[in-house]
Amino acid sequence: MMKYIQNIQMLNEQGELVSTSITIENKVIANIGGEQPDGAEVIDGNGCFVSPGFVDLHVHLREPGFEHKETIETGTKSAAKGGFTTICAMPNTKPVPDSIENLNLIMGLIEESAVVRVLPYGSLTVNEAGEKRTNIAELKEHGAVAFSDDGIGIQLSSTMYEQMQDAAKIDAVVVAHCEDNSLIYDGVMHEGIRNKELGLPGIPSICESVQIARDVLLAEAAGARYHVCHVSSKESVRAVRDAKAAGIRVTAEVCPHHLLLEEMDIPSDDANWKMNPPLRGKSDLDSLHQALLDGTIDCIATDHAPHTEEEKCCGMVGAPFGIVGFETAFPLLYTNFVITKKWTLKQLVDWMSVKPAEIFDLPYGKIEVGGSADLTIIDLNKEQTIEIEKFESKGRNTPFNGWKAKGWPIMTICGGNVVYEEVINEK
Ligand SMILES: NC(=O)N[C@@H](CC(=O)O)C(=O)O
Ligand SMILES: [Zn+2]
Repeated sequence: MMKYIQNIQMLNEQGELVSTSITIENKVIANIGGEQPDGAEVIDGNGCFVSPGFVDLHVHLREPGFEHKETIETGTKSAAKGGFTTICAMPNTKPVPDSIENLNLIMGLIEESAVVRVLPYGSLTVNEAGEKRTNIAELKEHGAVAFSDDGIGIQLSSTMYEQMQDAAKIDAVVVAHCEDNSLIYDGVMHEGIRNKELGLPGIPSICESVQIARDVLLAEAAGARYHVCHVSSKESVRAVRDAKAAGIRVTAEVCPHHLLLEEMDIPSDDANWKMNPPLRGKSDLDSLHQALLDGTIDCIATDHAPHTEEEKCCGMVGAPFGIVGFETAFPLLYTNFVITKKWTLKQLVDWMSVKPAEIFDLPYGKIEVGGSADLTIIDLNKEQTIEIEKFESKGRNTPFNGWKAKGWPIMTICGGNVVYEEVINEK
């Protein structure tokens, strides 16, 4: 089966948009810029932009165990609508992928109902309890993409160090949600100015940064590849920057919300603004932008974290941390940073496709002949208001409801299959 996408704009090496066509044969890109082959199904790109399908290293799909928040089906439909074709599912499910049996169970569910490519993490400790170490070599052999206890920081240095030593032996990446439990202080938002105005307990930046500082030294000693989740503070940026300068094998991600929002934007005690790590100060936000531009931070990850309306209804204390991210990431970043000329389109695409794929050595994230046909066609001129009622995700928990943005995916192709197509007047 062949598909021929005509009349689309693609980025060249120089970052300029050039008109071209793409031929897909079975699951791969067979030709770029060629003539229409006989018998191919023709897709008209209408002059829209085609990006490599986005790759997200940090997502929560909730199944198995928390299907009331999201399922693999709803989560991957949400990803497809947002233009993501490869997503890495964090292990805070029930059961946790801490054994071959549990990992196989999760991979079976993915096989049954995922509409985009889902690569599961294995956990670093049994049940993400931070105590007994998992057998990561075994989990890697059975399909775990990388290793993390996301949702919780690894408290014991020896546990982290020993897992890093094992990871180094098999060239696996250790991925860390950095949070020192003794420094959380029951906080629900950043310990800064706004939490005091709202009378809410704060989480200081050191809660994250001290654990990153520890981990980069452990990674150096173990010779391991280490990736830092959702960097949020300027001190954390400094720890990563210094580590990179010292030649330590560290990479880092930042979430769209930490680039777009800061603590003073939080309007009220509203749990749709509660996520971990929290929105920090303006100087932290500025430092995250600087870090992306100078390469200290390597990529953007959504940390898509759906929760129910009931859980998020009644103020920050007591509500779970997390916001959804798939269906708003590209338009928000494109509108606020590319249209405004802070970033180029090529930078944004690199941070959402090329770089994340490279961090995990994945053969995706690029448009090249012979490569997997993972493509996102985006109407860069289309303007639309973000409406939570229209989300494919079960999660409606976002602070961006009502925001206007341009640059909406209109078709997503994963492994040669159309997995999302805009329907006019949908819902
Ligand atoms: N980011 C969040 O605020 N929440 C995540 C866990 C995590 O990634 O920290 C979740 O699973 O809900
Ligand atoms: Zn996390």
